[in-house]
Amino acid sequence: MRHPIVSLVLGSLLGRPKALLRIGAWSVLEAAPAFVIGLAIARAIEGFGADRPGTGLAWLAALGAVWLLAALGARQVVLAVAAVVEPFRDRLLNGLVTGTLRRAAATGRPPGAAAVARVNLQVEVARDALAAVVTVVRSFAFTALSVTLGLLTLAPRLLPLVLPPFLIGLALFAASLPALARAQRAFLEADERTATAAGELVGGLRDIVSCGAESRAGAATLERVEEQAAAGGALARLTAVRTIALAVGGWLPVVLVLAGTPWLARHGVGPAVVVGALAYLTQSLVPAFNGLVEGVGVSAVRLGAALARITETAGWDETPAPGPEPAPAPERDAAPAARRDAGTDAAPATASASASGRDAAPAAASTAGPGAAPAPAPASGRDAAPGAVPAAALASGRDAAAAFGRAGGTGVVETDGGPMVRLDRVSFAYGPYAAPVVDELSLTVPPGDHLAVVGPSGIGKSTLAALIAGTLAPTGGEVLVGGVPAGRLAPSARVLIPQEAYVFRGSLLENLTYLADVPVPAVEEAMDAVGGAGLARRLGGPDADLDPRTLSAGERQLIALTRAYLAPSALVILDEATCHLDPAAEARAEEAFARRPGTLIVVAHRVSSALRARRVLLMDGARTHLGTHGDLLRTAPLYADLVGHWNPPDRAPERQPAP
Ligand SMILES: Nc1ncnc2c1ncn2[C@@H]1O[C@H](COP(=O)(O)OP(=O)(O)OP(=O)(O)O)[C@@H](O)[C@H]1O
Repeated sequence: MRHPIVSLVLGSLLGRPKALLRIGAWSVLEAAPAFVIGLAIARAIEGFGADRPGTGLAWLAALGAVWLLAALGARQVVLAVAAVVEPFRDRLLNGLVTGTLRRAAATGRPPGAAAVARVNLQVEVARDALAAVVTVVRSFAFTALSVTLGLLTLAPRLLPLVLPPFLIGLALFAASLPALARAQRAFLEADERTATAAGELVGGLRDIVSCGAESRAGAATLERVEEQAAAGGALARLTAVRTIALAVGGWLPVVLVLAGTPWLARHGVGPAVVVGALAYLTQSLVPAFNGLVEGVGVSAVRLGAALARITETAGWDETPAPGPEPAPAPERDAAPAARRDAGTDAAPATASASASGRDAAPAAASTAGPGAAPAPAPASGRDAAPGAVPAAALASGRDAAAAFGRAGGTGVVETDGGPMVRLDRVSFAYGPYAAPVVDELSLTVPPGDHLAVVGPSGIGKSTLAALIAGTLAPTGGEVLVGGVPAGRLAPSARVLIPQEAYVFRGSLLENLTYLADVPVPAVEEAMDAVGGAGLARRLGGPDADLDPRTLSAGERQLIALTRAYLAPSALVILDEATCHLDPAAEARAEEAFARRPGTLIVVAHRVSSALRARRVLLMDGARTHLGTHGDLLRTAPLYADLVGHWNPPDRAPERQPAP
């Protein structure tokens, strides 16, 4: 049973006999110089030697005319090859598009544009490679035939010197082809594996270092590199076989003809004929052989690799179907993000334009107990601009404004107490077809403000937090933090703490100073301020080794909160970062952040968070409301509702983190 791709290639070539005939006919014209060159040179030399310059010149003129005709033939060959190759390309593309649409219909997901673009690229590669293979093989065959006929016409005695080595070289090359294709593919795969391993290594560097797994990770990557080196060595050895084939098939005949001159002379083959034979060999046969070795060696392997990829992507299996009728198959290439989009488009939450900082009435921040939470990716104090000031120093009250001024290396225009956050008609949707989660929201958070964001579940609070942190880019409008677009903020300019706390294997100190290099006393001070001093003692102090699996969610939050507290960031965004803490612990942590110089935005998990904030932003889908807790209680029924839910009379106390 023939592989569908083989059927497709053969079908495209043999299914158009007229085009093949045209290719053949024009190829005869294109190869005419290969037949005439030796003959014309030999006869011209004989003419000049016999004092008949007219004859010599006539042969040279004939050779020139044949070259001109050959140029016309070459042009027509290109068109004839295109007539075969373009339908091949169309059939490939048709099959792929059909397959992609079928999968989309079967899975209900829109086709991944990136995957389709990649496949299209592979189709172009396959088309070009097939054209190159057809051109090169055809040119070699017609040239070899023309040279053989030319030698036969010139002097049949030449053939025993030329044909045997030529055929041996050709056989050697043909025999090396399958191994060459395998070696080339093995090398490409090894190359991809090395790139993947290196990419994963770089992506996980922090975890690797924190787990002390440098040598193990290094050894694993080195293994991939060594595999690739071995594959490269095997490929180089096979490439050497190619060179030997060319030497035997192309150049050995030249040596044999030269060495056989006395023998040829004894059989009446004069020097002019020998020169003509050498012209055949060096001007026609060797270049054609070289073209075959290079062209097929490279293009056929490219063709094979591209077709293999296309087969995979299209889901064409090994079974019959000698055409591009792909069977539905899971889309391998679809970007994970696209899947996520498709899977979670559901909730049409909206926040509209009403909120604005203009009407803000800053009120005093209130207080309460401790808390704990996650510190995710965006901020990295290790990358912090030199001169960035640890928050412990800021929070301990030492010239906060000056300190933020020094932290200005982050690219944020600092003002006393933190950057201003400005949203100007900001919209965001998770996919091109999804309803916007944030819709034309305008909002101003003054420098040093403490804002609580509240709203029903799924309304877009986390999305808003991510937009302000710059980890999501708005689909409309602009988010400015201290005058800088949020997406261009330096990593240390802000810290966003989500619900899920990130704690890695390593010491407590390493976990806490991950975003800022600060001395142990400042770390202890911060741990105490945030409410984690008891936890630090219980764990065994700053040098204690942490196993994240043995920590409760609240303990992990406390560690992440302290880490963020120590970060040199003038803007802190807590996205339900205290949700696993009991109310007292949450209050203590939030109070610490409220005292810390800078702008603070808290996605509230409890009403107490809103009570502590100077202002509250209520997201309710159709509109947003901004004001103090009291304002909103009076003006927004939804807010009153939420407050009612937050404070049910019989609410059970939540689990306390370790003191
Ligand atoms: N990566 C995503 N892809 C697609 N949709 C998403 C994605 N993240 C969130 N959503 C959707 O966007 C909407 C807003 O989500 P978001 O997490 O911002 O709401 P929230 O108010 O923070 O919710 P909660 O209070 O439950 O955490 C939801 O409908 C959610 O399903």
